[in-house]
Amino acid sequence: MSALVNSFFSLTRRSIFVKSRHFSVSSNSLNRFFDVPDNAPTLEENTEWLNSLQGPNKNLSQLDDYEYTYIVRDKSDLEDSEKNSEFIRFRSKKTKTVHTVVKAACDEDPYHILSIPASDYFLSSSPFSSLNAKRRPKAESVQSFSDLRVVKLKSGRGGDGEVSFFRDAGISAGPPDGGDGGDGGDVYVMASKEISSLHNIRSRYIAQDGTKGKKGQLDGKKGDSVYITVPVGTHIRWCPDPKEIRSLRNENTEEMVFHVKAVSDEYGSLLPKFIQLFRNAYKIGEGWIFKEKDDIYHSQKEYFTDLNEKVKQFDARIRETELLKDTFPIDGVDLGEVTEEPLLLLKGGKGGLGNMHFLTPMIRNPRFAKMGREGLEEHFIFELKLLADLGLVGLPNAGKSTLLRAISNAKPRVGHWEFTTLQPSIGTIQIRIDQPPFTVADIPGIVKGAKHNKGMGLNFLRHIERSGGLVFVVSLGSRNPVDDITTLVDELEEHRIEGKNVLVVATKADIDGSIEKFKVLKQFVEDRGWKIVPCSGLNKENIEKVIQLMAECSGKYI
Ligand SMILES: Nc1nc2c(ncn2[C@@H]2O[C@H](COP(=O)(O)OP(=O)(O)OP(=O)(O)O)[C@@H](O)[C@H]2O)c(=O)[nH]1
Ligand SMILES: [Mg+2]
Repeated sequence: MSALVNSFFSLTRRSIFVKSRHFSVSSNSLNRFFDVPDNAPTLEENTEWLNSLQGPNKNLSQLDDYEYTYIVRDKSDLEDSEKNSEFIRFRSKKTKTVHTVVKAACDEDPYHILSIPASDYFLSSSPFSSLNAKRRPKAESVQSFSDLRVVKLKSGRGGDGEVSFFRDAGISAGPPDGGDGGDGGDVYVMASKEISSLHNIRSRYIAQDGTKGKKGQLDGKKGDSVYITVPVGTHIRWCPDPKEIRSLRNENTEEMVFHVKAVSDEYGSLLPKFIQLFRNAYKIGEGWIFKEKDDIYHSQKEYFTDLNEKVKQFDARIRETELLKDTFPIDGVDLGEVTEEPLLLLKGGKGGLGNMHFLTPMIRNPRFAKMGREGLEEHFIFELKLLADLGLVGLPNAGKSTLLRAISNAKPRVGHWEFTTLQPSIGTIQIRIDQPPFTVADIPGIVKGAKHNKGMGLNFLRHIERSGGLVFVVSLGSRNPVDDITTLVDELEEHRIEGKNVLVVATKADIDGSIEKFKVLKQFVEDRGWKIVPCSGLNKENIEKVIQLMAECSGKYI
């Protein structure tokens, strides 16, 4: 059965309705050679189908807007009207990025234009590859952990429809019996607890193309889909071509923006929700495959141009469905839990119609069929964000890893050099047998200037982005603990702290002179309305109190 013709869509966003059609298909293909096949659509069925396609005259050219998903613009080149402050700006709750709509959708143009700063895509994986070589051997191996991958994904192209005619003893040219092409394979993603890093994710995945239709009304095979397994906690977002991002980065310009076509989830809404993706497939009314006589010959024939006018409506419906499905949330997709079903990222192209559908009273020998539709080819950023209830934030060497060892079963590496921790680790703390445990993430240290990419930068903060609470770890062995916490707060910036519970753990309390320093620090911290607790991670002193306050800070037991 031709899935293509049979498709039944009930779509709300642009309210398109395609009638379901049924062509009977015989499963008894062995007999085909001897009988005139009864599973091809009959002449009457074809006529009825083609007539049903004539709907209200749609603006077909609007559907043919293949120009681009995005373009790169220099802010200084923008029209004054585009710089106007009246544009809609909104901050995404999830990603905290500010989006600007520079042009809202209207009747003539169904797309919003969203302006995204190029710097939003200047990302790198946490492992600190630029660490100086002397230090690196001491540091943890960074080979086996990766929390960021840019991947290129491609869904399969649909197979072409077949042009063929039934042949048998005594029948040299029977009715058309070319089957439809198979659909291209899709690209799916699944989240699993079995893996904990993105380092095995390849840089490209390509789904298989659908195969061509065959004679005897046989449809082509659907291309194999690709299933990508990522760890739970992976966040996926669409991104422009990384080559373009890299070249902008080389120019070192912060002034560049991507203008991305986007759509809302309901008609008339001003807030875009999805990025519109485009497939580079044939335009409405094109995509014919001719056997023997060419397109010039056919375009002069009235029977063909009449047919094509009707088939254009069919193309338009496929196209509308593609546009509806070929979108991706602007904020990306969060795979925070094990996926029950694979999640579709890119849909494969539809297979083309075989010539059996074009038998009409006017056309007895349709020597043409339709091509398959192209797949989608897009880049995505896969970002692993570990899920912990609390994140430990502190300067290098503050004693974060020692603290995590003291409070939990986790065994992060401890060392007296800076940047011992190069990859995040998570400890689990069971406070009472009848309550769920809470988790704490130990991440690399933050230095002054981290927000400008000093030290290990701030990229690894992605791992504590979603935690309920922040724990600032400050060493009382430091010269001036108040300076240290001020640095941390400055580097994190208010928006990363706001809305979170904050606890300050003053560690290394066993060191001489720590009492005086603690008093000053306590005053500073309490003025901000935060709680503070002293301890020694090394000697495991006051650890019970630390655990109790951390449990509170996690917000999990209230
Ligand atoms: N005296 C004393 N030393 C400590 C204490 N906690 C940690 N240290 C020492 O401080 C040094 C750094 O400890 P780590 O736990 O590796 O510090 P970190 O904050 O994880 O450091 P990075 O991972 O490099 O950011 C080590 O030499 C520890 O032995 C403590 O409570 N008292
Ligand atoms: Mg550490």
